[in-house]
Amino acid sequence: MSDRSTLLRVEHLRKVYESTTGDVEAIGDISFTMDAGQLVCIVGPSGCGKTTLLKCLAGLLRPTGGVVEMDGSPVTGPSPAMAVVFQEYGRSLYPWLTVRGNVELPLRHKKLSRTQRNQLVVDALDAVGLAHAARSHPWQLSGGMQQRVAIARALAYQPEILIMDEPFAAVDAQTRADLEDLVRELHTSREISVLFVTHDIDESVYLGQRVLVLSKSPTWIQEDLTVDLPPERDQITTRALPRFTQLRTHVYDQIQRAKRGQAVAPGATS
Ligand SMILES: Nc1ncnc2c1ncn2[C@@H]1O[C@H](COP(=O)(O)OP(=O)(O)OP(=O)(O)O)[C@@H](O)[C@H]1O
Repeated sequence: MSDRSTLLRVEHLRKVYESTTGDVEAIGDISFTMDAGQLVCIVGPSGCGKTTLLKCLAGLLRPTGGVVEMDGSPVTGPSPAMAVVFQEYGRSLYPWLTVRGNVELPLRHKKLSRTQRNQLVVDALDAVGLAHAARSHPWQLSGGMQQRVAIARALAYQPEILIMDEPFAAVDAQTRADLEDLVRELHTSREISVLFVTHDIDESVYLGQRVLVLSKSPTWIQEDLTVDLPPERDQITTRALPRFTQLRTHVYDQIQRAKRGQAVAPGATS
């Protein structure tokens, strides 16, 4: 049973891809819960099953076994309670629509008045610092700005959870730092729940309240680490803290163990 603050509950999730060339067991056995208002990062070795996990959580892929629940109800398909931001912002935005049009498009599926829709779009563009670019087209914007549009579109939809799959992997380092701070800001000022997948260890520690470290495929949760850094974070002082260094070194070690397959799954017999 979920308690009242539990937003997401995952129990014994398993995913096997079946194909004519043989089955691939991507997710072995994953269980965790996430409370409303949390920012949880997921890291793991390359190819361990991060994207598969997110797709199962977002109802975009049917798990082979186990349960995913949002607010106590099973997730069986894409849900209005969840919005997903992917890495490939270039492919997720419609080039023939303006920035405003891109943010507004999913809202057309909701029963909202024109005024309500307009207010949500204005508010979301404002939140990501793009109010001035509403009439531009995506191809007129930098990569970082395009990813802000994708985030605004997700925000305008008013999901209960924002799910992000390596969203900043394709932008330069400075833009990435700005976007990380945007996510922190949205999380702290708007109390948005965020599940953030990244392959970047430092990013996971900088952003997260928790970091879930995945084992190699077929994946399970090797560690559920609490990030005990102060909630007020900034790129210079937070990353210079000795505790930041300890935590990122710890996660790095865990991932090396994961890659070597050295960690032992709970309940496994040797
Ligand atoms: N559609 C598919 N059919 C068969 N196998 C798949 C499919 N999608 C993923 N896989 C396999 O499942 C495993 C996990 O893949 P997934 O893309 O989820 O990992 P990832 O951690 O997101 O990878 P990366 O680090 O490259 O982003 C891999 O072995 C991959 O080859």
